[in-house]
Amino acid sequence: MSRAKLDVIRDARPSILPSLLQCDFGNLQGEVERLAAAGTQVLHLDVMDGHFVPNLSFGMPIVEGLRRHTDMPLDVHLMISDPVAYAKPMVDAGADLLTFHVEAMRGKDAAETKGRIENAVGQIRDLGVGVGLAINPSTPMNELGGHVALVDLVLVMSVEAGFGGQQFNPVSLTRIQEIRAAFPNVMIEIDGGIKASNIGAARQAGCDLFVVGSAITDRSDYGEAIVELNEAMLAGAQPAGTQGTPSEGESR
Ligand SMILES: O=C(CO)[C@H](O)[C@H](O)COP(=O)(O)O
Ligand SMILES: [Fe+2]
Repeated sequence: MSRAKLDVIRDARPSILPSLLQCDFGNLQGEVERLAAAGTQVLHLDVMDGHFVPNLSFGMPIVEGLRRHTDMPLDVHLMISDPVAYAKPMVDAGADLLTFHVEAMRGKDAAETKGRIENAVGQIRDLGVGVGLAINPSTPMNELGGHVALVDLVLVMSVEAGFGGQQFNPVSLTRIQEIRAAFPNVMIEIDGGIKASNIGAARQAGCDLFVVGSAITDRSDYGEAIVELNEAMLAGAQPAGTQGTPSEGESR
């Protein structure tokens, strides 16, 4: 665990982050090796608790097992009701960036919600890893509130969290534009239904990290899938004056 791995994620932008959600769980080591050979720099891990979302995926033992097979940064998407309770176990297992959902933090009023989010951000930061905040397409943007300035990354969901293979919701593009205009330096990640046909628009909107599950793992040749996605992503022009070029390598 380390913030140094967070810098690896920053420097990799713009970058495609394969999600392992629909890969062959009977051969995780082989899947990671295939993705690494295809040029993957960061892995996206979807943790679901069957409570916050109606699906179960995996927890710390899988994160820990993956950590033993790769040095790549592990970007862990927590779709769980109590991210604070699992933050330290996840970091001990090898997570480098923990992203939790604003929807998991709702309190009885705005003040309680704000307190919960600030507490979660603080606790994760104290563990020495990156912090991300995620929002579902059905959640009003005001629930992100003033919290973007506190985090390293905003995860704009382009499907309702819970399952791979869903259809892309274009409301995510407008949201990315809004966040990028207000926060030129925050990392913006998009997740859900990303394919070669929509990844360029996400880039153009100002996104810099692109989670892709089924459009990679449904393909027999991961390398070919990632090359196609990269080309389509880079073909999406960046919004003028808001982002550096990949070659600048600047810290944003
Ligand atoms: O967070 C997720 C689901 O909640 C996954 O990261 C996402 O669905 C990736 O899969 P796909 O690209 O097939 O949509
Ligand atoms: Fe995800």
